[in-house]
Amino acid sequence: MKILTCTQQKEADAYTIANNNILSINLMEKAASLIADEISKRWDRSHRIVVFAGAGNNGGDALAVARLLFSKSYPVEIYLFNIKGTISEDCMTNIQRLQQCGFTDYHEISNAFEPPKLTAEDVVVDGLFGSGLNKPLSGGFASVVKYINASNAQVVSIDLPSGLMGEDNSNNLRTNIIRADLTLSIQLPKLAFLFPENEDIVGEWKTLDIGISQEFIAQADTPYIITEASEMSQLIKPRKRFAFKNNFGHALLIAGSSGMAGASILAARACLRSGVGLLTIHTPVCNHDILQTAVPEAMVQNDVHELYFAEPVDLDNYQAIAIGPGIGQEEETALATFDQLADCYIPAVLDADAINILSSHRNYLNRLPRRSILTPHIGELERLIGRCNDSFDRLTKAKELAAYLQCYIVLKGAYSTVITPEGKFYFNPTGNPGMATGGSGDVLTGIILALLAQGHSQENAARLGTFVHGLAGDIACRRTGEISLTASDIIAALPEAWKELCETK
Ligand SMILES: NC(=O)C1=CN([C@@H]2O[C@H](COP(=O)(O)OP(=O)(O)OC[C@H]3O[C@@H](n4cnc5c(N)ncnc54)[C@H](OP(=O)(O)O)[C@@H]3O)[C@@H](O)[C@H]2O)[C@@H](O)CC1
Ligand SMILES: Nc1ncnc2c1ncn2[C@@H]1O[C@H](COP(=O)(O)OP(=O)(O)O)[C@@H](O)[C@H]1O
Ligand SMILES: [K+]
Repeated sequence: MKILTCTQQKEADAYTIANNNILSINLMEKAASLIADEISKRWDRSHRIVVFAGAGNNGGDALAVARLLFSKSYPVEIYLFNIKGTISEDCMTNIQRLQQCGFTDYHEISNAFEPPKLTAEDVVVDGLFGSGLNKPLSGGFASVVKYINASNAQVVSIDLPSGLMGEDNSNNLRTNIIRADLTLSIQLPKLAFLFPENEDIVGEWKTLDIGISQEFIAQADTPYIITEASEMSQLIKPRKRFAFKNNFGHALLIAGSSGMAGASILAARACLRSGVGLLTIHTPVCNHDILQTAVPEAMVQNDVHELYFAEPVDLDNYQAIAIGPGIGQEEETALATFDQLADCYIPAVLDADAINILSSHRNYLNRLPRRSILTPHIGELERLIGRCNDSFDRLTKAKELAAYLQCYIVLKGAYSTVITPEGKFYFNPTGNPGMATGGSGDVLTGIILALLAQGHSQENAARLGTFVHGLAGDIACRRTGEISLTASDIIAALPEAWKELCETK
């Protein structure tokens, strides 16, 4: 699913009106009827609906919602803020329609405003500003926003919480943005919904299909895409009847150190559960027996060192390599890592300490093989690119790094993002907060390694691996709940995740 900018959304509205034989006012009515349905599904007529409308089309939507709920016998009150004295055409039509249906609890504010008392039982419909917001809110609008935010009322925002910019909020004032419980986004989500710092502003979000031109969306140029299951299932290659293990690649996993055998076990098990033909784990001597016992399907190759990775491996027999989980950051390990990468001609995933080692030896960054996949969480990424002001800033800097290194970055977290060297951002919709637990990332590394070894491109391996990792996390979470979920539970759910994805059309 594409994410369009607010400017593109306006163009999409105009294109739909011009090409799909629909009037602007009818598109608004369609949006309003879906919003009113959603509200009446969640709140019954015992709740008063208090509508705050602006003078643009977001306000127009809100007025139409008010009329539709009024016609369903909800108690409705409207406050329309007409400060400049200009009301959009469709908003004006909706004022007239309200009058025609005998609605009277309507207050137009052009100056001083006596706000209504709001209680926890009230539902506020926020239609002050939508995709037409062109600067942060201030003055009277900021006061209204603060008033609504200070109340206990439930807040439903139309299209996006008023005051929130769709993409970049670095110059915004958070106190002047509506904090919604539910955001009903027209047609597609906005980029800002995917950022952790906006969770309390956006609340739960849902998209409403109002019939915006699919033709427009298909040709719209955007770097922001939310990955979909149907697209990922098409990447899975059916196994041939006469297939044998060499068809699925031999993967090399360099992982573990003294006290960190677990990371190598988790990555190895996930790799084996993701279809790899053969797996060799290269690990220090101290982990040999542990791995042989914990992961009998894998071959174990000892490093020269008793406690940590110290000598690079000949790559001739392997189709892909992953390096990093639990390797530690000894100087010898750092040097071995760089030697390993310097001659690396097979697809590579770098995780955890391999990324930290890069951060502390920045002069080696240029040695990173092109098209490598880095899988940092926010902390690991910021060690590489420096502290970021917010998520938009972080994505922008990560994109610059991906382009500079010609690498793929999988920025992990909720909506893990695969950032390509070409500057595309693929947001992953699967996964849950139960996965925020030690070892989850090692599982992801193992999955991506398996996919690379099986011949998937780096971009597909990163996207498919991230998707199935989250899907397995969701399946596991249904069994264990978020609190008890462990990385091993994610691995245990991988068979069902792969099966479910294979069966997705
Ligand atoms: N048929 C359609 O097109 C459909 C549209 N739809 C709906 O329309 C919404 C977009 O409507 P919109 O374009 O009218 O913009 P909207 O967000 O209402 O505000 C614009 C007004 O705000 C003003 N303004 C901006 N910033 C400001 C600030 N900081 N402080 C004060 N004022 C500020 C700005 O004035 P300006 O500064 O430009 O003079 C302008 O007057 C969209 O989100 C969706 O809900 C859906 O129904 C689908 C069909
Ligand atoms: N709130 C969340 N929603 C979805 N996925 C999450 C969430 N928190 C963590 N995850 C996923 O869990 C994994 C955690 O990885 P990481 O932070 O590297 O853990 P570790 O280093 O302990 O293995 C990542 O793949 C991340 O996307
Ligand atoms: K709004």
